Amino acid sequence: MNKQPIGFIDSGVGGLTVVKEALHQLPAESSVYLGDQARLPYGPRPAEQVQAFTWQMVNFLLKKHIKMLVIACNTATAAALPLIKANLDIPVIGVIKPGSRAALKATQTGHIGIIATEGTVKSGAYVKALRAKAPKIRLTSLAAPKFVSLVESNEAHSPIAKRVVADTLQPLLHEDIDTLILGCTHYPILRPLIQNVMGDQVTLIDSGAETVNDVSMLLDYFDLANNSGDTPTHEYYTTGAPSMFDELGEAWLELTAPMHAKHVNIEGEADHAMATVPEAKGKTIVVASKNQGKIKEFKTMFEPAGITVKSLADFSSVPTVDETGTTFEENARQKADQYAKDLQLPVIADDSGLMVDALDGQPGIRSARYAGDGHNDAANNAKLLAALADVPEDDRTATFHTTLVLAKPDHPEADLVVHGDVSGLITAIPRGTDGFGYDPFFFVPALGKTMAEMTAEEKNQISHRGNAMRALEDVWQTWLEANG
Ligand SMILES: O=c1nc[nH]c2c1ncn2[C@H]1C[C@H](O)[C@@H](COP(=O)(O)OP(=O)(O)OP(=O)(O)O)O1
Ligand SMILES: [Mg+2]
Repeated sequence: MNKQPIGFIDSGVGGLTVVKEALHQLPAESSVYLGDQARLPYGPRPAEQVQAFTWQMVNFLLKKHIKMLVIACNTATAAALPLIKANLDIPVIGVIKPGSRAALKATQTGHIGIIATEGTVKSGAYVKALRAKAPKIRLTSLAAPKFVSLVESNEAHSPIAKRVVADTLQPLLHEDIDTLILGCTHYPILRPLIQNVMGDQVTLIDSGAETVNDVSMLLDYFDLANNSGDTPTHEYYTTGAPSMFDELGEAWLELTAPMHAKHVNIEGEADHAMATVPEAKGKTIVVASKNQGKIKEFKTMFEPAGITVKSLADFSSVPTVDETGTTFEENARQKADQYAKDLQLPVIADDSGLMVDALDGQPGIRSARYAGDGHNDAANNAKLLAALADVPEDDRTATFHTTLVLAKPDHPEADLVVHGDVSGLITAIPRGTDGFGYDPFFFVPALGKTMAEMTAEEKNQISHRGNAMRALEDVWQTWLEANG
C-alpha cells in the first residue's frame, strides 16, 4: 500500500484523457500531472529533443515523490519509454503497448488503422508493437499533425475542427479498416468528429484509456495501491498558461470544482537521467528477525521513505541470537547488538508479546514459545484459547507490547530504544486471514476488527509496532543517516 501520487506527463492537455479514465477506474489514487504546453507540439520534433524534454518533465515529477510514472503521450512514449524505464526504479508505463493490445482484441478483419503525430508515425512504434504480437496483421498509419493544435486551442467543437478532421481522415476511408487506434492522447477529445467521419462500423481505440488498465494491474502487482481511505489529491502543472489549461481541463474532466493548474518552468531541470533520485536511496536497515509477519510490517513502514529493508533471511549464515533476557528490552537489545555486530550494518530488533490480564500477563515475553520451543502460531493460539475457555468475554482484555531497539555496529551505548502498546480483547473464535501470530484472536474495539482482518496500513495505524515507530518520529531517519 502506498499513498504517494501517480505521475502523468504529456506535451499538453492530451494526457488528461488518461487522467479522466484513471479518476474513473482508480478513484482512490492521488495524481500529479505535468503538461509541457510551452513547447508543444512534440510531434514534429526530433526524437532526441523529445527525449530531453521528457527527462525534464520526469525529473520535475520525481521531486513530487511519484510512485509510478505514466508517459501519457504517444510521441514521448515512442521516443523515450525504454530509456526512462531503464533509469528509474519506479514502474514506468507508456501508452503504445496498451493501445496495440486493445486494437488486436477489437479487430475482426485483421486490418487496423493508426492515426498519430508525425513523430509517432515515423518511429514505427505502433507497427513494431502490433507486429510483435501479430506478424501478419495489416496496418495503415496516417499522421494527423493538425489535431493536437485544434485541441490545445480549444477548437475541438468548432466547424474548423469538423473540416480538418474530415479532410485529414480522407485517405483512410478507402481502406477497409475496422479498428482505428487514436495514437495520440489528444485525439479522444475529437472522438465524436472522428467517429462521424469513419462511420459506426469502425471501432476507435483510445490508447490512453487502455493504459489505465495496465496502471491498475501494476498497482496490484507491486502492492502500490492506495487503500488508506484518505481523500486523494490531484495537482496539475503546465509550462504554459494555467487559465487555458484549466478551461480545457475542467471541461474534459467534467470537474465541478475549479481546477487551478500551476505554472512551472522546467527548463532548469536536467534533460537526462539523474544520478541520485529519491533521498535516502541506498540506505539499508536489517530487520533482525526471522518472523516474516514482522519483516513485512517493517517494510511497509520503512520503504516509503526510500529505505531498503533486509532481514535475517538475506543473511542465512549469521548465527542465531538466543533470547535469554527477562524483559522485552533485554531480548531486543541482545538481538539488535549482536546482529549489528555480526552483519556490520544498522539493524532494528523487535521483541514483542501478548499480555493477557486474566492470565496475569502471560504469555508475555514467552509469547513465541508459549506452546513450547519452536515457532508455531497455531499451537500457541490453541493453548491461549484453552487457557481462556472459562473466562467471560468482558474479562478477556489483553495488551500487545513491543520494544524496538535500533543498533549501530559496535556502539551498543548509542542504541535507540522505544516501546509501544495496544489494548484489545481476545476473541473466542479466530477472524481474518492477514497478519501473523495472535492476530486472528486480537480484537480492537475501536476498529471493530481483529488484527487479522485489517489491512497492513490499518494495523500499523493502531498496533504496538506502529505506535513504537511513531514514538521515534523523525529520529530514526537522522539516526540511520548518521550511520554512514
Ligand atoms: O503484531 C503482532 N501480531 C500477532 N502476534 C504478534 C505480534 N507481535 C508479536 N506477536 C507475537 C508473535 C510471537 O509469538 C511473539 C513475538 O515473539 P518474538 O520473540 O518477539 O518474535 P519471534 O520469535 O516471532 O521473531 P524474532 O525473535 O526472530 O523477531 O509475539
Ligand atoms: Mg523470538
